Amino acid sequence: MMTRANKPFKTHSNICLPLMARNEADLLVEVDKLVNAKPDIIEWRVDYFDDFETIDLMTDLVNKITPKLNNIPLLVTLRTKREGGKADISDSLYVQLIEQYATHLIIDFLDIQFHSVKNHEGLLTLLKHQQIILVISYHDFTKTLSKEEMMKLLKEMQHYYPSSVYKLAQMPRDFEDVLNVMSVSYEVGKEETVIMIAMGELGKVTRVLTKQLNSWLTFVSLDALSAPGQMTIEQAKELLSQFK
Ligand SMILES: O=C1C[C@@](O)(C(=O)O)C[C@@H](O)[C@@H]1O
Repeated sequence: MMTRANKPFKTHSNICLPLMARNEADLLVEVDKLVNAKPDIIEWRVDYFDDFETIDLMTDLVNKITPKLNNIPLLVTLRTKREGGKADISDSLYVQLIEQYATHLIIDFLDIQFHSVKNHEGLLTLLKHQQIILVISYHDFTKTLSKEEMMKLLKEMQHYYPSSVYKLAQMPRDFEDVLNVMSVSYEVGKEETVIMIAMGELGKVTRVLTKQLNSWLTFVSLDALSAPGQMTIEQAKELLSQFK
């Protein structure tokens, strides 16, 4: 997998920092802070941004922050309330915004919530013609699917969105849930690019053993967490170097 700047990605242990500013002034300051911390990818969580529905402004801002990124690839994520994010919008508005982001924003990655788009033919066709790498995602902040359900979901994701990154972030209720996430990550990650996260304290190990679990990327924090269980970027760099 290559970035827009034609730089190949590491096959595992990539580190991603989230950008969670509410307005343009904060966004521009935060980008510099994140770039200084040297992550492999920056995720702009646009659901934290007040004006994520204003496409002209979003396009403008991507163009403004891109030169500041030092070639660090940008992932854009619009996380809806139903999947644990801030955007309180319907699935149809979600699809509409994703279509507009995919058409107008010059970015490396776009997160697509699988259950909010499912088999939306129009979107599928449009995305096929874009150069963006898709991160097909599923989140549950209350529980974890069984191993069989996870395998089935990942298969379905691959069917509709081949050659993408597949991400499952779920809350474990006990360590057996964590083991199931790890086992699916290890198996499916041999063939596909996956990010398999068990959230919270219980699941932290899934954010550290990314190489062993064939998991492509780990989400970390600088100041504010974008999900429970994230480590700071310094902790992640240290721990990933211990478990390489
Ligand atoms: O999907 C994910 C994973 C995540 O929820 C986590 O658990 O680290 C953090 C989010 O910012 C990101 O979009």
